[in-house]
Amino acid sequence: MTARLSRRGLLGGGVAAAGLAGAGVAGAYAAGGLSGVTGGPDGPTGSGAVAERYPFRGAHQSGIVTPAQDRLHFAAFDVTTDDRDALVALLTTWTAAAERMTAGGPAGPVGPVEGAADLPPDDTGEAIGLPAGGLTLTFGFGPSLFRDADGRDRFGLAERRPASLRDLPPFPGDELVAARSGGDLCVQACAQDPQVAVHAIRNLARAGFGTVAVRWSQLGFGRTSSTTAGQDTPRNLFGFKDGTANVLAEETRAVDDHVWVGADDDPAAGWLAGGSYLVARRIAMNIETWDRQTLAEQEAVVGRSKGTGAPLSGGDEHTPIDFAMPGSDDQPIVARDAHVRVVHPDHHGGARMLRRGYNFVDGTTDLGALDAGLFFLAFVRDPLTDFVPVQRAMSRSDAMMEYLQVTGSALFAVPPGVAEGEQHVGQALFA
Ligand SMILES: C=CC1=C(C)c2cc3[nH]c(cc4nc(cc5[nH]c(cc1n2)c(C)c5CCC(=O)O)C(CCC(=O)O)=C4C)c(C)c3C=C
Ligand SMILES: [Fe+2]
Repeated sequence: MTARLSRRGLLGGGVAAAGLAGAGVAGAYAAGGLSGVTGGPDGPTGSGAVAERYPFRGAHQSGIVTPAQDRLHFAAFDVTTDDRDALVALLTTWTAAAERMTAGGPAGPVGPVEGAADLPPDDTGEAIGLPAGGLTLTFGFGPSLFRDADGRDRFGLAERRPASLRDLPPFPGDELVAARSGGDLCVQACAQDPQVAVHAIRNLARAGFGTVAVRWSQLGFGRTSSTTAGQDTPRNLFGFKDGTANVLAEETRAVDDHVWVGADDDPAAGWLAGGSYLVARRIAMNIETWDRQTLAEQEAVVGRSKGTGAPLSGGDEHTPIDFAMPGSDDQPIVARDAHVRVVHPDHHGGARMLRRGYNFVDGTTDLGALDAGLFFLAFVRDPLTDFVPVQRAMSRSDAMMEYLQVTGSALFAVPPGVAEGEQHVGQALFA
């Protein structure tokens, strides 16, 4: 059984005693460096939470081990120029804009209504009067930034591509749509207020006009994971608690082992040390089919109780799962194809990931079904060890797959945080 911290234990000892990960954003959070918090780390969408602010600069980018907010706007971009200087200029503009917006300010240095009347404003204005809303902006670089589909090294970066930054392999059951997959760059905007997250992506896209174009984007609501011990476990659109066994910020050893890229992980990619990899998968859920299954069938598919989130082998939500416990007919009580068995770290050499996904509903399909699902986001130290084997097992033998279609997929390298004095995110890559 993989050793993990009990949330009760952490809470009993207090968040500070639990020792949030090292320096940078998480450290600032633990040390009370999180300015303007009025709602507490579990701040829901209620009005008390929206003054949360997370510092943009630090050892790691925020939006990874910082507490998962309730709203998401995620965008993947294609770079539309071959000019390396233009790309660096955009990253510099984005960094300044991100620093301003995460502090509750406008995207540009002037502001939405403060500039000349005969010029377009440098901020679009829909966030006027709104506080920071816990906004985090997390930037990533896709494999195609290093070498495009034709094999061209557009920006002189090919030699610095991390070995693990490749398109994810095809998995059984994938029904990928190219227009929802890949991307040269990505920005994950998370906030407690959807208008704040959308404003951030809109203004970054606008600042990138002529250098980047949005390839695809995804809105999300209702986080499907907890990332810190103080948060309640939320529910996904199948109605189950999701995120119970997630890697938490307070598990500093697990975060170092499974989330942050180490300095010696890849000789070609020292620039990524202190960063991570972000896996994005748009997973459509057959809600109507699921809703016709019995409660017992739904619980058998997941391997946990729908009400409490406890494993079917007993205990409470955070009780370790007993995979050997017999059920009826000489079968284990947690079925061999139950989701929590198939993806469990014990069955993948201890592989773990920090899940940070969101529910989505993108209207209805042509057939009148909800176009709904889970926008799966996970941060891992190495996708080849912490994600691919788990996804492969899930695609091959997980009972939940009957209710899922993966329609989008992307992988990004997420550089470390922007240090004081640095001009832009990912600066070490371009040095
Ligand atoms: C490849 C990784 C995973 C994908 C893709 C995935 C999709 C997915 N999961 C749920 C619902 C639940 N997942 C739960 C646990 C869980 N899921 C993964 C991995 C993937 N899930 C892991 C590693 C774990 C933790 C396993 C463990 O250590 O015990 C749970 C149980 C509660 C929890 O621990 O979070 C649920 C419920 C859906 C609906 C979904 C795709 C739509
Ligand atoms: Fe899962």
